[in-house]
Amino acid sequence: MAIAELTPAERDAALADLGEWTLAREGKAIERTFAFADFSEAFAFMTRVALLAESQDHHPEWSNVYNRVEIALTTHDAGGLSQRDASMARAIDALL
Ligand SMILES: C[C@H](O)[C@H](O)[C@H]1CNC2=NC(N)=NC(=O)C2=N1
Repeated sequence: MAIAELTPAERDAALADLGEWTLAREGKAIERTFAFADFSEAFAFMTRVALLAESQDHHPEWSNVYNRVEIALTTHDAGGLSQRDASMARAIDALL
């Protein structure tokens, strides 16, 4: 289902709200890197994000190396950032 890409003003407002997330891919995505004590902690976090992604029907692009998890959020259906990325980022931050 189609969803609107954020305007530059909406994007800046969302980013101001999301201190740790940075703009990437020429404004088409936001990214954040998380560091945990060890792999087990990192993977437990990923499991919780996965459940969140399913419940919001919005899925991260991510990678994991040992205790680090890199997450990028973008909305393919919008061709860039949408409100779904902002709410997903907030929900991920709330897991910490
Ligand atoms: C059909 C399904 O609802 C869509 O493909 C959803 C699923 N998860 C998604 N995840 C992300 N990150 N972007 C999307 O546009 C997207 N679309």
